[in-house]
Amino acid sequence: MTLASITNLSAHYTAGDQRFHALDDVALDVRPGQVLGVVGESGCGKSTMASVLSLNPGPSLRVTSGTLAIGGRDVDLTDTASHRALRGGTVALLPQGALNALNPTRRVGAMAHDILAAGDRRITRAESLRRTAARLEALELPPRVLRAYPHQLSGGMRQRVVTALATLRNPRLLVADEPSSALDVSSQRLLVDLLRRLVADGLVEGIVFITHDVALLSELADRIAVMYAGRVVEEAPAKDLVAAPRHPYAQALLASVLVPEPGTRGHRVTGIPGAPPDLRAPIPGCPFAPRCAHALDRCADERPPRLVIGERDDSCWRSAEAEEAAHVR
Ligand SMILES: Nc1ncnc2c1ncn2[C@@H]1O[C@H](COP(=O)(O)OP(=O)(O)OP(=O)(O)O)[C@@H](O)[C@H]1O
Repeated sequence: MTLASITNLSAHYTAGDQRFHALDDVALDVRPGQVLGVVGESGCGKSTMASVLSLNPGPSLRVTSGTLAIGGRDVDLTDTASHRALRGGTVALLPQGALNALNPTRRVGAMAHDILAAGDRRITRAESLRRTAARLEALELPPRVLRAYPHQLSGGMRQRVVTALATLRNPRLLVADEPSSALDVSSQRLLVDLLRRLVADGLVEGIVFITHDVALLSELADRIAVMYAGRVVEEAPAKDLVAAPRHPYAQALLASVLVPEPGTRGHRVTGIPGAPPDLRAPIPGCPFAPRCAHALDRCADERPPRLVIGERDDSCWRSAEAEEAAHVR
């Protein structure tokens, strides 16, 4: 069963006469009650994915194909004019940097009223304050927060307020774009607990959590999708992916970080040799092929198929050929 299904998502940025192919035929499923983690190196397309999924792509980004199936309807991701009505209510964004996400000149209650009024123009101020107070209480924030300006709140409280505001209209899907990157370790832990609770309490039906931090995802996510050069190269239950990644890029990524899992502590941390590809030219084969120690001849110019086996999938010619050999035998 899926809560949200993204299919065939491709998008590019235009800068002068250059195109940067930031997303290339991405497919992802978010299951109800789950957190899907999306991880990859800088520049692999994570923020672009967050902006498209939260129905808020920037002006220089052109989505050329893609559908988001959510709540029994198919949203055409290329048709940005139709997205406004769904933003905040069906899909909401938990942005990077809690401080920047809040208007320093407005009280929390006033910001909350604007958000609720965007979904229901007839809502009274008394009703929006009542609903906001209930949500603040659910997130263990004191009532005084309603009347506070952002600078009057501690860092941890601000993060909670941003989370409360992002989920005020009970979106089905919350898209979190590196919300933890500027936080210290204990604030990160609080955020992880908070997001888990949002799902457990049904305040949101599912979360896509985008980050470069695999270790954090291993604690937070139910499933993890690994992105490389605008593609999802592997997706699997978090525990399986951390314990035994299949795609060579996922293996290299996991080998380059310390993940707090039994058995992985003390492993030597290795970097990934080489650099990610230039996204200006479309890549016919596997984008990781030039850096891959296991590359076959066909990897350079034939796009690997997405192989789904049970709860996992990956897009690698070695997996595809091993699967084919197993069936021939
Ligand atoms: N406005 C833009 N114009 C041109 N290219 C862009 C623009 N924004 C992003 N890109 C390119 O698109 C690709 C994907 O960028 P994106 O920001 O989505 O990656 P990311 O994985 O979120 O990286 P980071 O972790 O550094 O934020 C990168 O190669 C980047 O250089």
